[in-house]
Amino acid sequence: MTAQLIDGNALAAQVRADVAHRVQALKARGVQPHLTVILVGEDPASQVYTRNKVADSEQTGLGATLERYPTDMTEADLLARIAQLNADPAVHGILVQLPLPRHMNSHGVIEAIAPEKDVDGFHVASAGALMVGQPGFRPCTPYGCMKMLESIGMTDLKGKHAVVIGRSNIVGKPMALMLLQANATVTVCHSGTPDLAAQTRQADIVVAAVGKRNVLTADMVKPGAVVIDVGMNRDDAGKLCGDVDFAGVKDVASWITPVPGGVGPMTRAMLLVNTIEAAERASA
Ligand SMILES: Nc1nc(=O)c2c([nH]1)NC[C@@H]1CN(c3ccc(C(=O)N[C@@H](CCC(=O)O)C(=O)O)cc3)C=[N+]21
Repeated sequence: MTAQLIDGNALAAQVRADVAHRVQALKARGVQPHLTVILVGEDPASQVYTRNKVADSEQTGLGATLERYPTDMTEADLLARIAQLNADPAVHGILVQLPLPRHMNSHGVIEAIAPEKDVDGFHVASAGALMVGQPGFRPCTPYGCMKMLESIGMTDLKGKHAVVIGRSNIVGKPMALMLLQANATVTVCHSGTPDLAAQTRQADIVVAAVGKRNVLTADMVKPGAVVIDVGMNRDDAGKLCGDVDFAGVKDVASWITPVPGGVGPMTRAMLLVNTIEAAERASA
């Protein structure tokens, strides 16, 4: 069997087109939706990512500002800037790019963002809202993964067993909650799981979110399973690759997401969805 690709670039383009419509509708009511992205420090990857986020936003008609600050910015200054943005009615979404410099407490900085502007979905209030099924902002990566499942007709996951590999606060844990909300039976595996393959072989859906190459190989996948690869790694040749042994798993799975061109573009697209959503809620 050869799996079909879930094309993250194509799906992200559809999502952006939908966001662009919503932007136009808000603008017609005199509201310019706006995202502010904060980058502290000089990390080259973060510079690329944040520039992409601003470019994506502008492409859909969303206003976006990238604010860059030096590595030695004090945490107090960053918190003060966040407080200003919280109070600014022209700003609907605030994203603080991670990782922050080591002298800052990322947790405290994220909690300083007003929950109604937390378009990353990283605030404890957003996590709590997801946990209890209240409206809030969902973290962009797992939200994008759910959209990818929907795109292949997997909306209600009743009767499906989903296995999530990884338990991070930004992917694994919220992913498990979203799958659960869609009625899947969910198993969360992690570094302390004794026999990972025994778990993944039971899965109709596997989400790999570890950050390590070849975490999921063909022998670990039930024939016909759907495989979502959240990983972002480099192979020995320096090429971008995911957590899944794509070459092997594609012959076993029914659907698989590529890296690049899979979850990454969807993560970026869902940030735009959260931002237009924030602006709509603020002006409702
Ligand atoms: N506050 C915060 N929010 C984030 O969402 C956040 C963050 N900090 N810090 C860093 C990570 C990383 N991240 C990516 C999203 C999309 C791609 C992406 O679009 N990747 C392309 C390839 C990019 C390439 O070629 O390098 C793809 O998979 O096709 C990559 C990385 C968001 N992050």
